[in-house]
Amino acid sequence: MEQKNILSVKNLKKIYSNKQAGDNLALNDLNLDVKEGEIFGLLGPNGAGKTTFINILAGTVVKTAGRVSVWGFDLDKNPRQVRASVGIVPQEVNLDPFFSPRKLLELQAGLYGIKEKDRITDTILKLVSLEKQANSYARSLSGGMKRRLLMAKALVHQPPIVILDEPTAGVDVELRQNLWKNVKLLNELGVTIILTTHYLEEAEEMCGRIAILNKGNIVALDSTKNLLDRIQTKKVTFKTDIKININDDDLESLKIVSHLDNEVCVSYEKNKINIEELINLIKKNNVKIIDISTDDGDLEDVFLRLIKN
Ligand SMILES: Nc1ncnc2c1ncn2[C@@H]1O[C@H](COP(=O)(O)OP(=O)(O)OP(=O)(O)O)[C@@H](O)[C@H]1O
Repeated sequence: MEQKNILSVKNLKKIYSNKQAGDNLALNDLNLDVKEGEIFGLLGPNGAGKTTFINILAGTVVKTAGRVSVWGFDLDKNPRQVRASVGIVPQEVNLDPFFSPRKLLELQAGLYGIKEKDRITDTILKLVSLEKQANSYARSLSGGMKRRLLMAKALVHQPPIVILDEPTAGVDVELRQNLWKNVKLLNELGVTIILTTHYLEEAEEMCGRIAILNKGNIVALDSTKNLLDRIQTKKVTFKTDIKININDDDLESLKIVSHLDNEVCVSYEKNKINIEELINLIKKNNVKIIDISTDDGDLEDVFLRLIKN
């Protein structure tokens, strides 16, 4: 079944005008749709326009042109409903240290005008595993707990879309895994997730589809799998019983990456060489292969190639 679009962006443009510095085109005719229930990744180097895009949805930056619709609400006609449909988890930890998680969530609910009987503070605290710390000062929470509290704040008004802006920037590996688990759980509960990140590994692990933004333009928008399939170069390491004789020009596109004693690492283009040809080349003169390991490349390869182009 075709999924519905929960966010639709058409020809979105943002120019920051500055008399001294001149105009800065931050978003250039952006077009993208996010489908209900997906985890969508927005990737890009510094200055690509990710924050500008999020701030337009949050209502803190005014777009120059184009149309944005969120959950059926048009940003120009129903800005309040658009804001209410999105929960934003900011990059910076900006919590009042003297409020407890419960107090912070209650205050946030008040800001959104949610009546006491309609608040789901305890459910949210449980979801982000902060029920035990509900009444502790925010300043006494660990880094991971603070991040989870930021997520909790974004959920108070039960938005159908949650945007996480670089959720794991500067966060250690364990905490990162923990946050990923929380985001996946939220998604399983039906919340659509948009994730901006610098960490390609994070996008690869979490996102079904990815848009790569560079200097305000989308340079790729595809499923994570299709983006990974674009990688043409493969790397293989062979361990052999004796040191072999092999050169770059033995096969078209072959490159010797390293060659030490009985181990050689080569790279090649998948469409020019098939692995059997390569194995036959290595086994020439009765050389025995003891071990083979391959590296298919990752999203970083695709990203760097697109950004360079
Ligand atoms: N308030 C502003 N006034 C003028 N130019 C701005 C303003 N905010 C952002 N820009 C410019 O717009 C472009 C996009 O910036 P933006 O912060 O949206 O990128 P980003 O992808 O979020 O980068 P980062 O990952 O560094 O946060 C950059 O060239 C930036 O210098």
